[in-house]
Amino acid sequence: MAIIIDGKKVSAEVKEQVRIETEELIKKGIKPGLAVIIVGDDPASRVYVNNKKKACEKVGFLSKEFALPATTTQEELLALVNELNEDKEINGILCQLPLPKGLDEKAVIEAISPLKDVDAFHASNVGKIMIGDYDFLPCTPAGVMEMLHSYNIPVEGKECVVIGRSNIVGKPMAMLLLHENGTVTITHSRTKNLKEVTKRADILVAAIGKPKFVTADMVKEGAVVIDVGMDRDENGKLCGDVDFENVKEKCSAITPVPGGVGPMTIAVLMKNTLKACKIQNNL
Ligand SMILES: Nc1nc(=O)c2c([nH]1)NC[C@@H]1CN(c3ccc(C(=O)N[C@@H](CCC(=O)O)C(=O)O)cc3)C=[N+]21
Repeated sequence: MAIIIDGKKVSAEVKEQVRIETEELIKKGIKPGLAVIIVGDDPASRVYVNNKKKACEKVGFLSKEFALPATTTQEELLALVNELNEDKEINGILCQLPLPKGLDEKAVIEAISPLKDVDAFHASNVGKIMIGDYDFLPCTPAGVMEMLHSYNIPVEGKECVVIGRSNIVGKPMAMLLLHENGTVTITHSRTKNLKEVTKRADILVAAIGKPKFVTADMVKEGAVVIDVGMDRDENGKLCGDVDFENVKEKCSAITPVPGGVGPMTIAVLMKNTLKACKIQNNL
């Protein structure tokens, strides 16, 4: 039986650190502020945005939510981003993805000031990550690294396999594992003999977006399995990209869904917003 990595617990610890630092800033008259933009009414996005709002309250940030209708035009959305770029109360801007059809995600990401880009999606922040000289790390991959650190799981010299190559998770995840001296392989939909590759992994990160895609036969005995998925199973119940019940019998440690990577994502968002606030106040 594997160790079940408790993302809720690690997330609470990270948020507590942020809360303590925020308290000190507030004494100096500085309050970190996060703006969250949500366009349309995707129910999953709603849950995530509510969790972000709750986290802001918990750590003592100002949070402003901008819920726009699905009919919002590109011009209206960019006008809001520009307004928030100038807003002195706001240190971090997050536009919840995916956007409804017809809106240009890339243009919105590039319109957010890199100094307020707490998702680290802007090309200039992505480039900085690749060089290894960055202010912000992307929330989901950085959340995974924080979990590994918290459970003293070393990466150096380990065979790390990432399934999925999205700009938001797979690619930056591979880069962060590389920074910690893992031997990293990225696999994707065109990978041949996927199972042979995943079976080599000491650390396996699943970021595919398909419910229970990773089955026990794809996992090496004793591996660490990180599940980035937020999927729905055949009964509409929240599940991950990993067949948790079967895989947990074979691996040494595993993250559950819910209660794994998701809460960590939010904790890193809080860290990034605090950092953005400090940078913008020359602290
Ligand atoms: N610009 C942008 N930045 C993001 O960081 C971003 C995004 N867009 N779009 C969607 C994904 C997804 N995401 C999650 C956040 C919290 C949970 C979370 O709190 N999950 C809980 C509960 C989930 C539930 O109950 O449905 C858990 O896993 O335990 C999950 C997923 C952030 N994302």
